[in-house]
Amino acid sequence: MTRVKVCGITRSADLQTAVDAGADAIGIITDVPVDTPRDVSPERAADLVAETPPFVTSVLVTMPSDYARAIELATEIEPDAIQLHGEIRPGDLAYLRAKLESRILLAVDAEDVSVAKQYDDMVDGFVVDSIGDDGAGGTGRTHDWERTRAETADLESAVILAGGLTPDNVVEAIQTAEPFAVDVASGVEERGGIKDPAAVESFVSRATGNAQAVEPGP
Ligand SMILES: O=C(O)c1ccccc1N[C@@H]1O[C@H](COP(=O)(O)O)[C@@H](O)[C@H]1O
Repeated sequence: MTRVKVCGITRSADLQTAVDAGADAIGIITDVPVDTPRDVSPERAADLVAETPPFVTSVLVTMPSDYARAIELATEIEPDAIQLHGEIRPGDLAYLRAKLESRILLAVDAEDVSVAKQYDDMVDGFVVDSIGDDGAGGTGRTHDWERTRAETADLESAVILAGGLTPDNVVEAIQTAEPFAVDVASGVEERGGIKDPAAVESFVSRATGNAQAVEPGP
């Protein structure tokens, strides 16, 4: 079954909505040098991580200036996983791997997935996203899912499909790209940084197959 991450949670109510809908992971964005309504302070991020119940993975999404800042944030916020965006050297990633207790997810641009190979034994997963020029996600743009499937097929690490996913396109995206998990931020919002509960529920149930009609029994 495809796993689901609901990203860009800024409020406790939206965290509860995602958990109630059956999300496997929630994403909290902090310390990103881009203008996004989904960015919260490190203190707020720590509170939301602490509110995340057992059996749901808390993911801290960030674009650290250097590896020391990533360690600082992970130590302060204590997420289950950290999702790194922006330029990161293989040596720095290997250092983070050795230092951090959190799982590591690395965001890679769907336009250049080939870079992932060199990081494959240093991360737990790749978030394949439609990355903007600034290195950030949350663009609301889809990419070529068929190409993503072909270019990620040889990777050992989990592939998390992101970029412009919505309740309307998530089933086709999963069938085409065959990812381990899907990741959504803007596609389930009522407005910037605020989730639409009906859209979150619809996204999770369609992505996990629970929205499909059950065949009548004999
Ligand atoms: O969502 C953001 O604003 C963001 C900012 C900086 C780094 C990552 C960000 N979001 C990530 O991008 C994916 C896809 O977003 P969308 O569904 O296309 O809106 C999101 O799930 C986050 O992992």
